[in-house]
Amino acid sequence: MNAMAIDAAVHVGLRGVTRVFGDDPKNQVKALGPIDLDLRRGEFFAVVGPSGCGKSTLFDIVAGLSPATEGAATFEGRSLDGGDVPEGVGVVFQEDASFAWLNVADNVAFGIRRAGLGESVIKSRVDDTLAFMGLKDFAAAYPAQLSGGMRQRVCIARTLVQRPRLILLDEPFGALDQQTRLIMGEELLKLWRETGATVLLITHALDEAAMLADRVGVMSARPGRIIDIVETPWGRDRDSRVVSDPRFGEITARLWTRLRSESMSALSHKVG
Ligand SMILES: Nc1ncnc2c1ncn2[C@@H]1O[C@H](COP(=O)(O)OP(=O)(O)OP(=O)(O)O)[C@@H](O)[C@H]1O
Repeated sequence: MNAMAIDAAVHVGLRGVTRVFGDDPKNQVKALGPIDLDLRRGEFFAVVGPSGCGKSTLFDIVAGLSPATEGAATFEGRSLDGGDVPEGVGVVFQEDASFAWLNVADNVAFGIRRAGLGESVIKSRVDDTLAFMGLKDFAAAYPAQLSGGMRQRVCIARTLVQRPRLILLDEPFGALDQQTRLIMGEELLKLWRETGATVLLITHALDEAAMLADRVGVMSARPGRIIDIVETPWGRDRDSRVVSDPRFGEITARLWTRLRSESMSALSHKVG
């Protein structure tokens, strides 16, 4: 079999993926890789790594928003070439990306309206999604009237309404306080369980990764490679109470041990 071939059961496959920015050889930035990684269908995978190691670059390649410079990246066996987000992939970005001028229902409907679905299908999908995300009573509210946590819930609802088979989240809770992050994490776990989607979460927060993911990939300093993959023992029905399990401390300690020298190296590159 071709060494680059990817098993059809693998949801996302990355083989020897690198990303270099810049055409001028003297001013190129090698941002990523090489990365070899398989995301299994239905798993929750988190990626942690030092600042600037290429996490968002990796995210953009898996989202189909940016091409790999070398190697092969596939979603459901089809090549991710950086042209656009493929059908079946839903993306939740770092920043609060709700539209201030649309109410919650119209924010959630936005993506599927553009896809040209009929109004009755749109309405029923939006209603289901609002109910699922606990936003039913806020359908007519505008983002400025909502808390940060509620606004991020709207952003997740906008992705979920598209019924993605792969959900990608880049630091989705970064701007929220700790308690809200824990609650949003539980909601994300519920969403993952009930939709059966594969989830890829990029996060700075080791505790968030350890609580939410089935497996946590640790990246090296730039150019980011996967230097460790840590499996968590929680099972599908986990929630934020895993933080008080003694194994939780062991997992976050292992993640930090792997990350510590990489983070220092990333920092010394910044100041040096
Ligand atoms: N379009 C671009 N052109 C040139 N360099 C880029 C571009 N995008 C990213 N980079 C560089 O690639 C490297 C990786 O960036 P990336 O944003 O992927 O890292 P990150 O791990 O997501 O960072 P952070 O932890 O700060 O969010 C950085 O050095 C960044 O400056």
